[in-house]
Amino acid sequence: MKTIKIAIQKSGRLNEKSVELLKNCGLNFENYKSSLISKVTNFPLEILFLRDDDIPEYVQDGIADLGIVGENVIAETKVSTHTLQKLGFGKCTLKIAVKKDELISDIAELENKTIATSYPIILQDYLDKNNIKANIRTISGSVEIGPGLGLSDAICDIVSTGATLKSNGLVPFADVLSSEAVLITKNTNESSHLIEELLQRIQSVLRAKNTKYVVLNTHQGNLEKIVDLLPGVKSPTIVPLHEPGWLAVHSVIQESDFWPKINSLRKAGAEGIVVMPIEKIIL
Ligand SMILES: Nc1ncnc2c1ncn2[C@@H]1O[C@H](COP(=O)(O)OP(=O)(O)OP(=O)(O)O)[C@@H](O)[C@H]1O
Ligand SMILES: O=P(O)(O)OC[C@H]1O[C@H](OP(=O)(O)OP(=O)(O)O)[C@H](O)[C@@H]1O
Ligand SMILES: [Mg+2]
Repeated sequence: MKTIKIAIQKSGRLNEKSVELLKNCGLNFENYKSSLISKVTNFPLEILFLRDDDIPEYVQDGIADLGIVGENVIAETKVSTHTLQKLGFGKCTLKIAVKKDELISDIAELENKTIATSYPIILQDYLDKNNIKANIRTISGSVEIGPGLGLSDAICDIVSTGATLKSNGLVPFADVLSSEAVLITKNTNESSHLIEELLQRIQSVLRAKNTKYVVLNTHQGNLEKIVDLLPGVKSPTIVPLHEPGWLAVHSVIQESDFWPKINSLRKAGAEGIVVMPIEKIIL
């Protein structure tokens, strides 16, 4: 039987969430130890544990059928792959930052300045688009240390909480690229049913993650108002309570709508509202 391969990060920012996503898809496998390849025991899939920089090329060349990697890495490696699904983790922004006492507020002021980065290709594209000539100094890590050591006038690096910039006395002033982890495949029109099946499992896990299951009780007279607030996947399930005239309404709600809707539901006559996590939603 055919087996497909997925490449994920061996260790680092995306490893844990990538493993968790695959486990939530019902896949059983040993997590990476010394072996850099792991066989899934209940699906024809092998997991390759790689440095993230190598993942786009492995997928482009067909060595791995799928990969999980940050959009920033794909942009930097300039390979051609197809994004099947944004995964909602590893969210960060590539930003340009300067020392906080440096009075740069416009990107035109970067002209002839030196910018340290681990993302020279993305940065060069950005500078070209903005007609700026600057010197790019490529370093492989700890970029934020650059301006403090006099190595560069500015930096271009990944920012998430902003804590690393802050602790190095830097302030961001331009966003270059937003990124999150994505599921990629080879850039071709062909797909296999195994890729499709795994994609469907991943999508059902992601859908469930942003959605909650709600059960509430209400008097029959309030039902229409409540159903308007809780449309559900198709429509809510209504179950009679033992108490005459009372009903239980079962539905799903988007996590982001949760608090505003709970308040509106109470005003509309909902009582005993129970909210539960959902594991998967298969459409
Ligand atoms: N602070 C952060 N918050 C959220 N996501 C991040 C953050 N830093 C990096 N990322 C995302 O996670 C990816 C992996 O980051 P990590 O720091 O583990 O990379 P790395 O050191 O290059 O790892 P590797 O050893 O695999 O080459 C980045 O390419 C980016 O997409
Ligand atoms: O805005 P923050 O939340 O502080 O995150 C930003 C930092 O995270 C990343 O480094 P990481 O900690 O992954 O270490 P690395 O340089 O070894 O990759 C990135 O290179 C920044 O330095
Ligand atoms: Mg890397």
